Amino acid sequence: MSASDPQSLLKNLRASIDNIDAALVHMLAERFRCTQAVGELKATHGLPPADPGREKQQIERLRRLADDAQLDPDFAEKFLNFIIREVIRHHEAIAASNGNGGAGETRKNRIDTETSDGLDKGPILGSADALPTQMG
Ligand SMILES: C=C(O[C@@H]1C=C(C(=O)O)C=C[C@H]1O)C(=O)O
Repeated sequence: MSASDPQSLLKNLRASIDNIDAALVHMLAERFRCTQAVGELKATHGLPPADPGREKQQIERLRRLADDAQLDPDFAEKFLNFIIREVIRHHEAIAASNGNGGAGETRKNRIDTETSDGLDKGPILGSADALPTQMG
């Protein structure tokens, strides 16, 4: 069997795919380790689990990177949204386990929302309606 026969080529390509999949798992694990810490920070300071402004920037950036790398930007966006949804679910679970779901706790744990004109913008925590069913 030579290195250019179909079975050898397939075997070589699959070895690379396995390496890439392993790298993806390690990168995702590292990303979730960071987002877990962000979730704990947010829960401690009464910040909402999701940040749509930050997500918009990330999606715009990732779409540009995907385009440059000849990857479908729509796929890149869907992939990032899939991950972010899971992260927000974790953040909601952390907030709930910190007791940030109820109105009383919301007031106690939130960051200062009073504006310079003395008006209070009100609680900034996310809604407790969509509590997660599972923590990762
Ligand atoms: C990690 C954060 O929390 C959420 C998850 C994000 C992510 O997974 O990249 C981005 C924004 C937030 O909706 C954050 O605010 O940075």
